[in-house]
Amino acid sequence: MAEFGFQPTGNIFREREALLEEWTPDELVGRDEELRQYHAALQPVIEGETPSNIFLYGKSGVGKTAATRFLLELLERDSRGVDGLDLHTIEINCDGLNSSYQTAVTLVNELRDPRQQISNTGYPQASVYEFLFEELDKLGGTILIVLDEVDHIQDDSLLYKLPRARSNGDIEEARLGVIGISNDLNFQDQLNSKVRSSLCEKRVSFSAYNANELCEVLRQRESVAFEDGVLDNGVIQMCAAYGAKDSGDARQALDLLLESGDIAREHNVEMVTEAHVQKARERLQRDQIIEGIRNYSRHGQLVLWALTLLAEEGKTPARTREVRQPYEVLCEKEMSNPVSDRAVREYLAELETLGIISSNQINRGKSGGKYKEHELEQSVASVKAGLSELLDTEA
Ligand SMILES: Nc1ncnc2c1ncn2[C@@H]1O[C@H](COP(=O)(O)OP(=O)(O)OP(=O)(O)O)[C@@H](O)[C@H]1O
Repeated sequence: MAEFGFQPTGNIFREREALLEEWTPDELVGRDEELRQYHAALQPVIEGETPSNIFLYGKSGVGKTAATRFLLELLERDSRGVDGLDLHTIEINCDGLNSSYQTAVTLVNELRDPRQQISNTGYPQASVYEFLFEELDKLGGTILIVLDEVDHIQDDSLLYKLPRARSNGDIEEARLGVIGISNDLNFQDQLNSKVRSSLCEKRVSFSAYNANELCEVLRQRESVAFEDGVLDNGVIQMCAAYGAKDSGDARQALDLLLESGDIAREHNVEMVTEAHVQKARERLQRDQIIEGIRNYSRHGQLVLWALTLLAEEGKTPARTREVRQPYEVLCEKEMSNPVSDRAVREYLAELETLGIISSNQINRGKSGGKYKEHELEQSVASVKAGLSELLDTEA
C-alpha cells in the first residue's frame, strides 16, 4: 500500500470557507436593480408604517436569500436609530414543513420560550393560529416574517391568514409584514387570487446572473478565498461564462471555482488554471448526473447510455427511434427485455427535465410529420463517468 500521511500545504487557499454556502458576503454585488426595488418595498418599515407584504421570485441561486439577509440586517441596524420603532424579524425555511399547520407550529415555537414549545400534532389548526397571533401581539412593534421556499407550503390557509391578520382583527398590537421567497416561477399563478393579491403586494423579480455579474461575484470571493495571484488569467471569466450558460446560478459558479481550487491543490501545483476549471466542471457535471439518475430505473439509465453512445459517434441529435437501436443492444447485453416505445419516450422526457439531455420538437409539415430529436446537454465524458459509476460497468 502507498504511504499515506497528512501535511498542510498552505497552497492555493487563504480562506477556503469563503467559497462555501454558509459564507455571507458583507456586500452584495451584481444585484443593483433588485436591491433598489427591494429597498423601496421595505421603506414603509422605517417610516413606522405597516409593512408591505413582499414576494421575491427567481431561479435558484440568484441571490434572493442573500439579498433578504443583507437588507434586513441594514434595516435592523437603521431602525435602532429611529425613536418608537421596534423591529423584529423572523426567518424560516418552509422546505420540509409542507403544510400551513406545520409552518404555523414552527412560527409559534420560534416566538415562544423553549419551555413552552408546542408539538407538531395534537392541536386543532384554529388553536395553532390563535397561539401564533397571540405571540405576535405579545411581541408587538413591527414584525417581518420571512417564509423562504414558501412554495413548499401545499395549502393556502396560512398564506391567506397571515398577510391579512391585522385587517381581519386577528392581531391588534403588532404591525406585520410577510416576505415570501420562491424559486418556483409558476407559484404565483397557482395561488387563489385573494391570496395572491395580499401576499404579493410588492413583487421583486430576481433575474438569472449574466457572465459579467457572476464575474463580480467571483472576484469578490477571490480576494478573500485565495492567496494573491493564485488564479491564472481567464479562470474567473471561465467559471462565470459556464455559470451564465448553465443557469445563471451564483451557487453553481462558486462551486465550480471551489472545485477548481481543490483540483489544483490535489495536483500540488501553485496556480489554478483553465484546465483545472475544465476538469472541475466535468466532476461537478458527473455528480449532478449521478444525483439526478441515482434512483432512476435501470432502463432509464440504459436509455441515457444509448443516447451517450450515439453522441460519441457524432450521431446526435437523434430521433427517439434511433435511440431505440443501441438501447436494445444494451438490453440484450444485460439479458433484460426492452421497455415499450412509450416508456422510452417517457424516460427521455424525464432526462430532459433533469437537464441531462435536451429535446427538440421537429415539425416537417404534412409530408415529414412531427418528431423529437434528442442530444446530451452535458459532455459525453461526464455522462459516461456518471453512468459507469452507477451501472458499475465500463460505459
Ligand atoms: N450578488 C451576490 N454576491 C455575492 N454572493 C452571492 C450573490 N448572490 C448569491 N450569492 C451567493 O450564492 C449562494 C446562493 O445565493 P442565495 O441563497 O441567495 O440564492 P437564492 O436565490 O435564495 O436561491 P435558493 O433558493 O436556491 O437558495 C449563496 O452562497 C450566496 O451567498
